[in-house]
Formats: sequence, structure tokens, C-alpha cells
Amino acid sequence: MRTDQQPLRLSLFAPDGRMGQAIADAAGADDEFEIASDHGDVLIDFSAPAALRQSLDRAVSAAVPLLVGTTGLDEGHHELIREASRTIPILVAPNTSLGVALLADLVERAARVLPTADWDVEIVEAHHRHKADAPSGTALHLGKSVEIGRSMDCKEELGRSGVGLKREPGEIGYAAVRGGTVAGDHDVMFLGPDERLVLSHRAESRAIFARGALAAARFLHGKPAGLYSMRDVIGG
Ligand SMILES: NC(=O)C1=CN([C@@H]2O[C@H](COP(=O)(O)OP(=O)(O)OC[C@H]3O[C@@H](n4cnc5c(N)ncnc54)[C@H](OP(=O)(O)O)[C@@H]3O)[C@@H](O)[C@H]2O)C=CC1
Ligand SMILES: O=C(O)C1=N[C@H](C(=O)O)C[C@H](O)C1
Repeated sequence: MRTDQQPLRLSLFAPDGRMGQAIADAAGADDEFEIASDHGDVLIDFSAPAALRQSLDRAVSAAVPLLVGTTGLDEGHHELIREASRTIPILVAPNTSLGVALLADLVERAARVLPTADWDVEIVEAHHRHKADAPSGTALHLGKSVEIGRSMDCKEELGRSGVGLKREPGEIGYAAVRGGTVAGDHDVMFLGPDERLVLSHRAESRAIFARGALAAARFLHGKPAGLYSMRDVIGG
């Protein structure tokens, strides 16, 4: 229970979605949180890119913090988020699990240490059959961690097919597998001369994203306007 004894009231933008339901279940099992039927203290959006403008408008007009877990966002969406973050606190997380937040740090460090000329990076992800976007938001986020570690922009190779595909140093290859009920697998492969380093995360259920979303909401409550990430939640 929080020190002021008041549960944090969460408003779910898409309560009927898979993640909306997982977050409601996690909040129901934790007396620090309750689901609000009105505006709540924090708005949580796990929905679809087409809905982002609506969730931003709702959060800005109610002057409440917003957690954006939706993936498949483009540069236009990120510009809208940056604009709204001048007014309210917004945390954008393509993956709210604590394990992936740490994985991004580890990937950044590996990319900093392993020379780009010798070590190729491939990111492989697997998800359930209902997933709408590919590569996953997490895979793209981990690719950004590689770029930060290497201090350079890297060409994206989004699925190879055909001939004449010899690899260029510095590019990042992405491969997406879809099927069944896979909650979310991510492998970041550093492929070097005579050795391989593979940094992996396995989501065993959506509950990990839901618990991470609660941690992110708790973090956001009371923060000044600005743009935040899961790195701020885990600290370090
Ligand atoms: N950050 C993270 O850790 C995670 C992120 N995700 C991401 O969260 C998002 C949702 O995933 P998931 O819950 O599995 O998807 P679902 O398809 O189960 O749920 C999406 C929900 O959003 C609603 N929605 C879709 N479009 C709109 C719209 N234009 N306006 C209002 N509501 C809308 C849907 O309502 P309706 O059915 O009526 O259209 C539905 O309730 C995806 O982008 C996914 O990649 C998923 C898991 C973890
Ligand atoms: O749609 C999903 O399910 C997931 N989406 C996120 C993503 O695109 O990375 C996070 C998680 O892997 C599950």
C-alpha cells in the first residue's frame, strides 16, 4: 500500500483488449491500484496506432499522465507524443516488462564493446498469431539500443528474400515469427568471428507486461511534464 493509503486510480483507454484485461487483472490483485470508471490518476493506452491521437487528447484535457504501450507507432505519432509531453508526463514503452528494460541496457553495452566491422547484429522475435505489427516494437527498440551503443545509425534489413543479399557491416537484420499463443520472445544475436553472443528474453505470459505497466503508472504519478521511458522506471 502507498504511504498515503490511497490506491492509485488507473484509467484504461482500451479495457477490452488483451492487454487492457491483463492490466485490470494485475491491478485487481494489488491493493495499491484500482481501476477507475472516470478519469483516474493515470491513463494507460495499449491499443492501436490509429487511436493514439484520441488517447493523447484525453490525457491532455484531463491533465493526467499517460502510459503509451501501443507499438507500430511511426515518426508522426512520436511527434504528437513529444508535443503533448510539453503539457503532461508521458511514458512510452514498447515493452513494459522489467526484463526487457534491463535487456536494452545489456544490448547497448554489448554493441558498444563489440566492433561493428566484425560483429553483425540480427534480431529475431516471435509472437502470437493475433499480433498486428512486425517487427515488434520491442525488436525495433532493441535495434535502437544497438545504434546507441555503436554511436551510429544502422541500416534496417526487414526480412531477407531473394538473391544478391550479401550482408553489409553495420546493418541490423530483423526476422519476425508469428503463431499460436507466444507471449513474446526476443533474441538479439551478435555474430562475430568464430563466436556468437545471444541476449534473449522470453515472456511467459502477458502478466509481466501488465505488472510492468503498473510500475510505470506508479512512476508517472506526480512527475512533471516530460517524456519518460522504462529506463527511468528501473533506474541506473
Ligand atoms: N508495451 C508492452 O509491453 C506491450 C505492448 N503491446 C501492444 O499493445 C497494443 C495492444 O495489444 P493487445 O492488447 O494484444 O491488442 P488487442 O487487439 O487485444 O486490443 C486492442 C484494443 O484496442 C482497441 N482499439 C483498437 N483501435 C482502436 C481505436 N482506433 N480507438 C479506440 N480503441 C481502439 C481495441 O478495441 P476494438 O477491439 O473494439 O477495436 C481493443 O480493445 C499493441 O500495439 C501491442 O503491440 C502488447 C503487449 C505488451
Ligand atoms: O503484441 C504483443 O503481444 C506484444 N507487443 C509488444 C511489441 O510489439 O514488442 C511487446 C510484447 O513483445 C508483446
